[in-house]
Order: sequence, then C-alpha cells, then structure tokens
Amino acid sequence: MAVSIQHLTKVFGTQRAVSDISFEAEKGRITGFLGPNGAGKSTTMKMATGYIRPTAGQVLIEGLDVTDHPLQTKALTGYLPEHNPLYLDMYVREFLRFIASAYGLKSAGKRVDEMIELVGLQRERGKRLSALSKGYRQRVGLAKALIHNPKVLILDEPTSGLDPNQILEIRQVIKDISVDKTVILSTHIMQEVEAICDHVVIIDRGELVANDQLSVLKEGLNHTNGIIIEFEQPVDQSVFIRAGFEPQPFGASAYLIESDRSDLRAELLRLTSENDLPLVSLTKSQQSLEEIFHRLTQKTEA
Ligand SMILES: Nc1ncnc2c1ncn2[C@@H]1O[C@H](COP(=O)(O)OP(=O)(O)OP(=O)(O)O)[C@@H](O)[C@H]1O
Repeated sequence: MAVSIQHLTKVFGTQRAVSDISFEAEKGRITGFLGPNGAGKSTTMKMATGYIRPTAGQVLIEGLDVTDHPLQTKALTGYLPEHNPLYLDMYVREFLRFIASAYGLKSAGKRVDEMIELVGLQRERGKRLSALSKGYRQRVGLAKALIHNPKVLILDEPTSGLDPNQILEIRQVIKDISVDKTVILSTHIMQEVEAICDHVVIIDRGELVANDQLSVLKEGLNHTNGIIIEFEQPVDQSVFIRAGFEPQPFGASAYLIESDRSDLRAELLRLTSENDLPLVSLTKSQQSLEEIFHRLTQKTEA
C-alpha cells in the first residue's frame, strides 16, 4: 500500500488530538480526509509528512516509516500545508527554481516550466508571489508539492478560500495528477469529496468514524434508511400504518417509509397492489454525503 497509517496517535499536553487512527491510501485513488474543525486532520497530515512526530503508531510511505526514514519519505511525498507558506518576495519562476535546486533536481528549468504548465501558471510566471491572488498562490503551492515528482501527494484543504472557478480548476488539476499518484486531501467541502474522491476517511475528535469507498459509504448508510413511495394522488396512509410502518409525507402524494426490514420494497409493493393504490414510483432515499458526515460526526457528541 502506498500510504499506511497505523494506530497513529498524537497527544499535545493533556489533549489527544489524534487517537489510534489506522487507514490506507492506494495509488491512483484520491482519498478524502474529512472531519469537523479541530478533528485532527492537519495534525494527522503533519505526522504523515514527517513534520511532527507521532506520540504512538506509525506512518509508512511506500513501506518506509516516516520517522525512521525522514529523507527518503520526504522525497516520496509532496505536501501542500494548510497555510501554504511561500516566500512572497520571490517571483513565481524564481521561487520554483529555488525549490527545484533545494531538491537537487537535474534539468531544473525544464521541470519548473512543466510545473508552470501543469498547474496553469503560464500568465503569472513572471509575477512576484505577493502580487498573486489566493488561487494562484495555491497553484504555486501545488507546483512546489509536485516538483520532485513525488509518488504521494498530501494536500491540506487545497481549495480553501478560492472562488468557485478556481475551485473547479484546482480540482481538475488534482484529478489529472492523481492518475499515477496516491492523493490524500483534507477538505470541509462535501461536494469536493463527491466530485473527486474515491475513498473517504472521516475523523471526529481525533477518532476514526468512517473509512470506506465513497459509494460503499453512501450505500451502507442508506441501507436501513428508507423508501420513497409515490402515488398518482394522496392515498390513505392507514394501510401502511396497519402493516407497522410510519409513513412521513414527502411532497404532495409521496411518502418516506423508513424501516430496517430487508424486504421493504417487496412488502410495500404487495401492500399497494393488494389495496389497489395508484403507484407511480418506489425509490430508495439517498442520503447526501453531507447528511452522512453529519450523522457520523454527531454520534460522538457528549
Ligand atoms: N501544536 C499544538 N499544540 C497544542 N494543541 C494542538 C496543536 N496542534 C493542534 N492542536 C489541537 O489538536 C486538535 C486537532 O487540531 P487540527 O489542527 O489537527 O484539527 P483539524 O481537523 O485540522 O481542524 P481544522 O479543520 O479546523 O483545520 C485541536 O484541538 C487543536 O487545538
């Protein structure tokens, strides 16, 4: 596995910021790392990139422990921290050349030009970093994270503070580069996860509360959720109530019926047919990722 996080824990003083977290991230896949404010996302990412040491547990990058092999794992990893530190007095090209030389890259000029093209900085290449908008500074941060062609990319809220167009552009860049890399990105934006992530890890108060493929997560949590049953016109709900259901109105002539019963759809079909109800459709109610997130991160509320 490209990135393996094993029983990772970080304690600051008396606070457990990250508590026994384990998950893995695969090549060619974007893993969304979610959690409410203060959940421990940035702390986990800093440990994964070797910027702070875990209190317990370990992070393996391509099988190498980040604490034991700091140089090798840094060479394998590109990191865009939450506050994207840049030398604002430098010019775009000059800054990236400086980073390329710090990595000891051969053909640094060519590599810098490739990065400028990849992240869409051609028109800004001659500008001073202080003159760039937040979105373009974020692109510089991304170019910096990618310049040494790392196998693993760790991005802490890469689209935070960007305007809607910039968000779409940066997402597309991340998607394009993820084809042959392992990407872990933290975000607060659920549409972002739905748009680009394959896998979702959710933490809350330092603890892991979900670790699944996006589709599996949505499917699993929708399992017991309910069916929306729609008729041509409003119907007498007592048919369903007598059968032990609790229909809730869901629009003019539709009802949401929630139940754990595995044969829910079959039973509803039988009831409608036996009672001659004018059925229009029977669909599984889909929870949005936002609702799933809310539900999972509310569970641990005191
Ligand atoms: N250096 C530190 N010293 C003490 N406490 C810290 C330190 N860094 C983080 N924390 C605490 O650890 C907890 C997790 O913080 P972290 O920044 O990892 O959360 P986050 O999920 O990234 O939050 P956000 O979404 O708000 O950026 C918070 O309660 C924070 O105050």
